[in-house]
Amino acid sequence: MAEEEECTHECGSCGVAGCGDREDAGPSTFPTNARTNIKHVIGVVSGKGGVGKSLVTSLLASQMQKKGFSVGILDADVTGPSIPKTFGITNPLTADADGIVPAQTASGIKVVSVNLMLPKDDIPVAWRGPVVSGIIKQFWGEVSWGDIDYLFVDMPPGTSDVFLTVFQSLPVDGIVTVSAPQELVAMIVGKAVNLAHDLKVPVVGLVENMAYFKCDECGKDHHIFGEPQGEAVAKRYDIPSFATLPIDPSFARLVDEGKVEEYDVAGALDPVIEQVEICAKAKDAE
Ligand SMILES: Nc1ncnc2c1ncn2[C@@H]1O[C@H](COP(=O)(O)OP(=O)(O)OP(=O)(O)O)[C@@H](O)[C@H]1O
Repeated sequence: MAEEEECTHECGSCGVAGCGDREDAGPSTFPTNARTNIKHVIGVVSGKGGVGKSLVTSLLASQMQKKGFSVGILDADVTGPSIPKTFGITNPLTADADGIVPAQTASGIKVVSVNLMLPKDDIPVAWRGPVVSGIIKQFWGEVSWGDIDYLFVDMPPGTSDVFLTVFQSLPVDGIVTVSAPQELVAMIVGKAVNLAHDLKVPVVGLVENMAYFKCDECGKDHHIFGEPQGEAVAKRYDIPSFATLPIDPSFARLVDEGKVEEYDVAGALDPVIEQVEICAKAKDAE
């Protein structure tokens, strides 16, 4: 806690990193709906926008669903939601006597997003932090999620209010962080990782997206955004798993068509998925 700031003990809305008085993340302080049984919560974060965090959230969720788990995505990127588009979901959310009913993707992943509550998906959402935090609370507590093995939370970029709300009010088991190869991005990843450490939430994996482009003609890998540095960043911050994804025009096409589930990641995310499962088992054993 910085000396000049008077502590309000409202850790969920305080941005002071490194505070020794900050309370641990779990257990959840937001109640859940009676028809909700969420076993594990994994946050997907990035220090900076546009590095492919929503794409990685969608791919991780799809892979887990293919492995036979029941999976949900809570789109906490309230002011820039892109999960529904990625999966081609256009029907608005509905509600019954028990609460809000999540939308479902083609393979059955349950999704809740602000974009599914707006009359048109291009209506801007310009809400202040407390309102956004209220939406996260509603998505957690008023949605009938049913049985979920893994709920992935697609976080807004950076370390804003929402970051603190989610990590201090939901029982987050672990974090997957997403970066792109630029030095600046790696430095910004460090901020998110350090804040996660402050909040005592383990960072289980780093995905370096857009790490290279494989040329169809010469067959070589080209490092369009500079030399990949994810592995070094993962080591520097003690992150136990690391994966890379290429720049692949078919991502952009499948996302535009709402068919991200059809992408075959060919095992590229396996190290991170394995670590997510290890983290979940460790929580189960506690
Ligand atoms: N590896 C990739 N190859 C090609 N296109 C990609 C790749 N990763 C992401 N994209 C495209 O880049 C755009 C941004 O990706 P995405 O929305 O996942 O980023 P983000 O980090 O979630 O952004 P923000 O946090 O600002 O919402 C999307 O159009 C997506 O299809």
